[in-house]
Amino acid sequence: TRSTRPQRMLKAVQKNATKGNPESVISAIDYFCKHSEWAMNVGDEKGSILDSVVTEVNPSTVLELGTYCGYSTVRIARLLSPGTKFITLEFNPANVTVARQIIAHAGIQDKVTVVEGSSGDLIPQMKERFGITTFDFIFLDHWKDRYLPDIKLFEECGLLRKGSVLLADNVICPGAPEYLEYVRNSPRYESRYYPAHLEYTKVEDGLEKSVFLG
Ligand SMILES: O=C(NCCCCCn1ccc2cnccc21)c1cc(-c2ccc(F)cc2)cc(O)c1O
Ligand SMILES: [Mg+2]
Repeated sequence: TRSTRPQRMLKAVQKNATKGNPESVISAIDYFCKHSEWAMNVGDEKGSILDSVVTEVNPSTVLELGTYCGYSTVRIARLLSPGTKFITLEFNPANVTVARQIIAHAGIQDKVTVVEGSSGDLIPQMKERFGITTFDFIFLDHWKDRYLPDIKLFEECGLLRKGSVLLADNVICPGAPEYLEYVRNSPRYESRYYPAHLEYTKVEDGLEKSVFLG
């Protein structure tokens, strides 16, 4: 039967990227998406903004919602200090399988735990299952209509501390209007928009960075 796009992306990484070299994995995926098939990785333009925020925060605990094929997972993991606790959550088991192989090709498999499940189920389990008290950095890149319920879940579960940084992809395209309205109007967050474009296109998109004020 016909392969899937994530499987074709994995083949391109295995063929074109150097094992153990995260930068070459990132480049191989960007090349695949620009020249072969578009895919919903955060991409190089928004990825550079992601890099700068991760570097600035220098987090000890990280959560990514929406692993997909592991592109942003590799981008984040390559910047983390040794001993950082990094969890990435993916709903689709076929994507988990591809992501684990792309992460292994990059050589950063020891820096991240890939968990299969949905945010609504897993967020309340973070403390008991992974020994997390609070997250320093959260990257939201999953179902756009889950951004708002999940940020409220983080608050309810006591997973944010003064200074926790949330970075949300796709706040313009596909869009997360209710989430934007919440973080931009809540006195508990300091929010800033980083304009960019939808990955590998000229369509307007951007990232919203929100700092929890406690
Ligand atoms: O839909 C997007 N991502 C989410 C994919 C599904 C996530 C499922 N999932 C993973 C973890 C998890 C945990 N809990 C619940 C569910 C969970 C997305 C879409 C576009 C896009 C597509 C077409 C178009 F024409 C324009 C833009 C661009 C992006 O950058 C995106 O990120
Ligand atoms: Mg995205």
